[in-house]
Amino acid sequence: MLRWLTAGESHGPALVGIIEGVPAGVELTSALIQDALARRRLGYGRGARMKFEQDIVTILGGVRHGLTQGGPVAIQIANSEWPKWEQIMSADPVDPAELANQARNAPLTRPRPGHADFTGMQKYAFDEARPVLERASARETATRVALGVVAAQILAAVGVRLVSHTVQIAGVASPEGAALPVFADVAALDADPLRCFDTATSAAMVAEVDVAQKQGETLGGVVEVLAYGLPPGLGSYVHWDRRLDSRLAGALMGIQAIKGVEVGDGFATAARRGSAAHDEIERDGDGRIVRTSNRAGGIEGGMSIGDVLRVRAAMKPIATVPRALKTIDVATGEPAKAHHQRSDVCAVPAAGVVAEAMTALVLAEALLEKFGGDSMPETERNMNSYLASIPVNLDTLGL
Ligand SMILES: Cc1cc2nc3c(=O)[nH]c(=O)nc-3n(C[C@H](O)[C@H](O)[C@H](O)COP(=O)(O)O)c2cc1C
Ligand SMILES: C=C(O[C@@H]1CC(C(=O)O)=C[C@@H](OP(=O)(O)O)[C@H]1O)C(=O)O
Repeated sequence: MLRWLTAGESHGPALVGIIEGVPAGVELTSALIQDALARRRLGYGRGARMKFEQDIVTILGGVRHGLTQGGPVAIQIANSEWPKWEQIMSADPVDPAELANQARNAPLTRPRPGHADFTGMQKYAFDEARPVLERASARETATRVALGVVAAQILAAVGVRLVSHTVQIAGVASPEGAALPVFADVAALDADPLRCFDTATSAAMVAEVDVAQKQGETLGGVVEVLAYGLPPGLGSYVHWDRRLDSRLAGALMGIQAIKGVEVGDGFATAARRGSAAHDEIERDGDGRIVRTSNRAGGIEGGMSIGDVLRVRAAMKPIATVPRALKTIDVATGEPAKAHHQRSDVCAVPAAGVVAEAMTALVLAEALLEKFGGDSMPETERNMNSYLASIPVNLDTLGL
């Protein structure tokens, strides 16, 4: 069983992630994690923090000489700004007089609509939003991306590769039916300002972000994650919480600011007739059993079908809107404008990298659930033996 947890605050000393149930023999280095975190910092429209954040990684346990050892893997990511926040975010009590001297510590009593501030104060009995936003912040997604590297390495060992890209920023979307990027396109996607595969659309997205920034606005969008090389049969139809689509939806919806998830053609399928909605099965010229399309996005009956997995996540506009929204100052009870220090104008490209990590975690969990294995070679042997046992008239892989 693969399980994982994250801890840490946005302006604390560091974030920590632990993942347990990782087979021995998975290739993992600090450099791999550092590279993934650099990808998450990318994207046109991100705020000041991403310009100086270094995301310094320390692997604290579970890995020796570049290979996992079978024990829990613990990863620490330092917050580069910690020296500035050392007193305000100190775990141990601090002299209140010292705190009162710092403007940064002024109580945040004007909760932002769309963020966790207001209800977080109600729920955890805080009189200001600082302790709420520290943990609600998507800074935490750095840890998910780090843990996602472990998952992606498990998947890569059995030939499964993930790709994420931006398909929409506000009202600007990639053309319908455009070619899907493959793993070899990842470097080009990371080099694009918005991680968009279509150059003309990307330029229009940049212009959209520029306009929003000038107007004191923020933007959302849609990201897509693709997984290539999945075997058929991950997840199951036998119970709702074993369905791969249900688990992916939960994982993607669990990312801060994600408000919609789609598997395959998703909502568009609802408008189609049955004969135009599904993926027919036939033999190709070489006699192999194939699908004529992939509208389902690689999942039927809650199981991977062995075709490309395709999921999308819709992100709402950033809640910290520079032309601040109406709120109530909870210190006075009077109408006010929501607090705004610094924030992203658009973080959709980063959300794509996070969605890729969450997808990798779900897929690696489902893979290990089906094939088990205390070492990666054992997992691989188990998977190959299952694939080889599929009868010829059910074999879509040509084995
Ligand atoms: C990568 C990423 C970066 C984000 N950056 C910001 C930000 O700078 N300012 C902000 O207000 N919200 C930001 N958010 C969104 C908030 O974290 C999120 O809206 C908040 O936690 C409330 O959760 P909810 O939107 O799911 O209701 C970001 C989200 C992601 C995924
Ligand atoms: C720090 C990250 O994103 C942060 C997510 C975030 C939020 O409210 O979600 C608010 C901002 O934090 P700050 O006020 O410290 O600049 C973003 O920068 C990150 O992605 O690493």
